[in-house]
Amino acid sequence: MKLRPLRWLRQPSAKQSTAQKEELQVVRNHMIKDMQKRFSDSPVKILLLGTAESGKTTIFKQMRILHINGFTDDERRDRIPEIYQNIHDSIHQLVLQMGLLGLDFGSCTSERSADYILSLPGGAPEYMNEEYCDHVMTLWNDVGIRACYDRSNEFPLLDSAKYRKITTGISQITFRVPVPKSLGGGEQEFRMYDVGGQRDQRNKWIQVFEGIQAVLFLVSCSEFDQNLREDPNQNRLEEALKLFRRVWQNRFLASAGLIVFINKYDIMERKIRAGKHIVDYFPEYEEFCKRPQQDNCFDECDWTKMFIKQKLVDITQEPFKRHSRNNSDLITSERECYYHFTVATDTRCIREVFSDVQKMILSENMAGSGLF
Ligand SMILES: Nc1nc2c(ncn2[C@@H]2O[C@H](COP(=O)(O)OP(=O)(O)OP(=O)(O)O)[C@@H](O)[C@H]2O)c(=O)[nH]1
Ligand SMILES: [Mg+2]
Repeated sequence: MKLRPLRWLRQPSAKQSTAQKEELQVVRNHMIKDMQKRFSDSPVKILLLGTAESGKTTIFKQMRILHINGFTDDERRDRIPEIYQNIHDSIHQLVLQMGLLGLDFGSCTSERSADYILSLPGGAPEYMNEEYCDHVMTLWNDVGIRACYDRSNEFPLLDSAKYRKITTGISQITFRVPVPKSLGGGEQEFRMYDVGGQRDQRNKWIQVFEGIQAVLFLVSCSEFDQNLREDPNQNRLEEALKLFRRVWQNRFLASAGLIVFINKYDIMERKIRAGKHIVDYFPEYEEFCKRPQQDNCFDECDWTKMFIKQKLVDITQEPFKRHSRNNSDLITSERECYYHFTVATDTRCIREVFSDVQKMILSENMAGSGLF
């Protein structure tokens, strides 16, 4: 399936009379309804792909919040100890790193709070009492701790990884979404698959390639200054680009639409405002910025976003080898790829983006039927 935006929906020609146009519109509406009914009987299968921590499971959970009933109170309550432990381990780690990085606390009060945190036994307190919370807040507002946090790409700060559930199997959810009237109305069933993104998980992906109509590929644009957990010598963004190339060129996914979520741009913006520059990791960025001013490029955050997007676009234009039975041809895919900048943790952002994705998939289904 090649995805195309909705603008290609064919409009009646200017040469037709008003009566002809109206008649055509009625026929067209009937056909759309009919087609939509046929499609809604079988689920549209969407596969989430991307490197570890790119945000796949977060999108998966957002679908549950947006289109199923979200999470029960018990499920929410079950996460409280993990959140406490997460806060505790993060602040503990930052306090320890202060010494290792040779940083000073901003005040004696913060030093006392640091001693308090270090004096506690390993685990987080079962209840976060006022004294504990005050110490954590004092530390979090300390200039030294903030400087340490800004250098957290140099050491494995929790970054919610330890208590985040790394995906190791394959999960699926099915949900129904209302279809816009312009696309026939009614409801469409979607089935979404979530897989693990770490290197040792990727050999399982092929199990779900069959019948996939759209791949949502997630790239974390904030990870330009970080290396992989599973290979400390490999830059994470480089790894994501390599993986994207393999997915784009994968012959089993050749008929699936490809939509890229350039994710975590909130973290990326925070990093850049804290003084990080992608050019220190991708020197070709300097040349990229010499291009004529692009629309919507006002500051370094915008340029960084555009630079990462361009890297992905370049990959989709590379010729590659497609092996057939007797020979291997050098081809360039004519498929289009669509890009969205996302913050997967922001339900509102994902609601909007997914609505666009849904419309694209559905209108493409109809285009494939020859209706348009
Ligand atoms: N601030 C911010 N955090 C995000 C965003 N997307 C994901 N995260 C966080 O990043 C962490 C990793 O996200 P996951 O959804 O678990 O990543 P994953 O791709 O499923 O990772 P694997 O299961 O290991 O393949 C989680 O703590 C998320 O809450 C985002 O756009 N912004
Ligand atoms: Mg996951």
